[in-house]
Amino acid sequence: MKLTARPGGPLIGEAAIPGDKSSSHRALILGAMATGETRIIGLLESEDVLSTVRAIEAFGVPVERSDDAWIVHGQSWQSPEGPVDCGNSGTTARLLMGAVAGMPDVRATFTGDASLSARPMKRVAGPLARMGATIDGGEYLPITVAGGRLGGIEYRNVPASAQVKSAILLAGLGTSASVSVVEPWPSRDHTEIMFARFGCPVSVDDTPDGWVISLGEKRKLSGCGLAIGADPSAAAFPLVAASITPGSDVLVRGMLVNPLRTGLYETLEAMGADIELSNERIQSGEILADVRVRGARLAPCHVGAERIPAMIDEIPALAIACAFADSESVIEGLSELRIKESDRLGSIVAGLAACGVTAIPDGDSLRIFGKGSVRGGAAISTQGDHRVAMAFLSLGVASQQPVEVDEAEMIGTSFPGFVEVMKSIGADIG
Ligand SMILES: O=C(O)C1=C[C@@H](OP(=O)(O)O)[C@@H](O)[C@H](O)C1
Ligand SMILES: C=C(OP(=O)(O)O)C(=O)O
Repeated sequence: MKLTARPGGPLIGEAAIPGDKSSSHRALILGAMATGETRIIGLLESEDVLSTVRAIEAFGVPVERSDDAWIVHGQSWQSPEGPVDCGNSGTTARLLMGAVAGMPDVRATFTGDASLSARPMKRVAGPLARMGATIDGGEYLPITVAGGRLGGIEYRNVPASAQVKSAILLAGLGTSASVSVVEPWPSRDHTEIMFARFGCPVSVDDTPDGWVISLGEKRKLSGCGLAIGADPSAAAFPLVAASITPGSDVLVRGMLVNPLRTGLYETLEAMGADIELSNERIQSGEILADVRVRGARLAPCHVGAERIPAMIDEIPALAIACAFADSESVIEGLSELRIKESDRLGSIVAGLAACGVTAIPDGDSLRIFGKGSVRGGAAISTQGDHRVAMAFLSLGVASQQPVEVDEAEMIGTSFPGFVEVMKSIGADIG
């Protein structure tokens, strides 16, 4: 399916952003591993999260949807009858591999679509095997994990991947041995926050060696109630579109503003974007706020590698903002972008060039030569990547000529209502 964004007037209104994808996966998986019932409000109902729902059902865990919540009836997992299809979702595959690793009676084969089957898995399989799980497979899916009686680990997580850290912590629930992950700079900490909600506090120490995240003595999760905040990675698209469209004024209510997820917003502010946070509050252990963005002239940015984990999925959106800045931006530390749903670095460079913007990859860095305005007038090949599709549709709302993207059905991976939300604030996308 193709979609086209056409330039129009300012974007005005409230953008209704669905629940955070990372938190939604974790709520389901922890709920499935817990004793008792977990009631989740605000779960993201996107393809990636539905892959996790189907996967935990395949492990014999009942999941129901009521009018206002998803309810997971946590219990002991059974080996599924067939392979567990993780679809397009790296988080599903990597976190579930970790969960199964710590369950001695469970064995499962994980598969995925063509994109997921080309993404590296040894980063997770390696530490799980070191802990004592039996792993059958190489770098790529399909991989079979047979859970075992695990030993402990102290794992240095480089590059700082929240999926790797989470897989190790989930596996660690199956052992009483010492389990810790050391990160040179911190990756998103939703697993740690949620472990505490389920009754298993995790300690985090800032040491000269890095952040040391360690499981405590308590390793049995108890079901709980959770409410999930709006996804800052999804909100990035309407909010960047508002930033680059003069006269815009867009509000997102209840957005997750966990500091390990707000790298994009801090960078936009440093570029001169008009961003206002209000009504900050804590919900289910996470910080939420209402975020208002108005159109502004943007200056270029220089982002160092240490800031990337806090904005890893927002680089396509940031690249669009940089294209509208008035000179050269540099974003460093982007090697992980090559192994997401597509080679995002390549997709961004090709897409920007088609829209008349020069962008040059330079090792792990990306240089984008903004000129204050963007021509557009291109058909973008998204390589089946939801974030690339949404980024270039956001560009097309503010460029001089329309922008078309292909494989737009992939947007449902993370943000099924994207087009309706963009239309609700005045964008012309169809
Ligand atoms: O833990 C998570 O929920 C995620 C972690 C990040 O991946 P890495 O762990 O590979 O950095 C991110 O890109 C992904 O979309 C979601
Ligand atoms: C990289 C992403 O997700 P995952 O790794 O779960 O496929 C993403 O949503 O941008």
